[in-house]
Amino acid sequence: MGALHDGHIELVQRSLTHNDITVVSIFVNPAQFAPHEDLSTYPITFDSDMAMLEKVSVAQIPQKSCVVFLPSVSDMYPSGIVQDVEEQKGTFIEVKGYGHQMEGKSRPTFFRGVATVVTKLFNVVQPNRAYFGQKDIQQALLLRRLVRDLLMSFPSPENLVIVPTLRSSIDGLALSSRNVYLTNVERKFAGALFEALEAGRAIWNNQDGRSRDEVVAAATTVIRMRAEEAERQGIQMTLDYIEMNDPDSFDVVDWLSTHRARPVILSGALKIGRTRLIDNLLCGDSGDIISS
Ligand SMILES: Nc1ncnc2c1ncn2[C@@H]1O[C@H](COP(=O)(O)OP(=O)(O)OP(=O)(O)O)[C@@H](O)[C@H]1O
Ligand SMILES: CC(C)(CO)[C@@H](O)C(=O)[O-]
Ligand code: BAL
Repeated sequence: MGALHDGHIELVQRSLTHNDITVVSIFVNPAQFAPHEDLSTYPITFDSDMAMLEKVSVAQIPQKSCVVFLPSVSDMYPSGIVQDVEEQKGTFIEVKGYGHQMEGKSRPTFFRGVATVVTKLFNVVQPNRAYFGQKDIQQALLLRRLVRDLLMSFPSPENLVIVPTLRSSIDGLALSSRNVYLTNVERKFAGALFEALEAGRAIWNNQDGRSRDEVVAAATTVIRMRAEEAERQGIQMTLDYIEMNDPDSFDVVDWLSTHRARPVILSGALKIGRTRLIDNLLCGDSGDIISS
């Protein structure tokens, strides 16, 4: 969606390394924003986006081609688009049963908008491979399911690559275009989500075997402590959710961690002031989920 940062550039770099031609789509997709969300203020930084792409593609990997695809809203939605789902007309894609957990609980129409626009992008570009970030893990796994369910070949499910989240080296905050919304004081507390997820994962890793409730409680405690500190500086910090989910079914995982044959997604969303941050860690072996 543009407003590029080094996390996006990581995806581009991966693609440039493994493919002859890389297409970077920049499109702020109205269909994935609910009417009350931040479509109208979403950052648009076209000049610096182009400069970043030139730096990585022309300067670092000159023998490979990088194309920027910048469609208009009417290119992508020839039947038109309004944000209110009830009012929409035309063709939309829904991955049933996988869009209501985690992010989908707070953003019930988000994945319908994402699945629709990404299907269109895949139809236009027909990529051999597609690159998505782990930061939006539910999105990436849902899209892998979409290409499998729709029998797509471009890309095939195994060629939908999930790239690990790039973070601030100082406090682990996941890079995100929305981080520019944070004020300087809010930014000081934004590492709390990563800190909380790490605290949760430490409990999960405990060989004595701990339950999902203990993991979530450990993470939530960190958020509560940081929220109290933030409040003393006039900053409102509200936890949306911390949850543990199965990466295949997206069901909440409620077994004890001694039964840890499979990896688990530990994810969360935190509001700081008006900025909503998301993040996740995988507990256990993430081998066939993430391409390291
Ligand atoms: N820190 C990151 N590390 C790796 N990939 C990332 C990171 N941030 C975003 N991406 C990936 O880049 C792609 C484009 O994401 P998008 O344009 O929505 O940017 P974003 O920074 O996630 O923005 P937003 O703040 O709206 O979530 C997605 O596949 C997303 O997962
Ligand atoms: C997948 C995506 C490009 C669809 O607009 C967006 O949700 C994103 O960038 O994460
Ligand atoms: N990276 C997720 C895009 C969104 O929140 O709309």
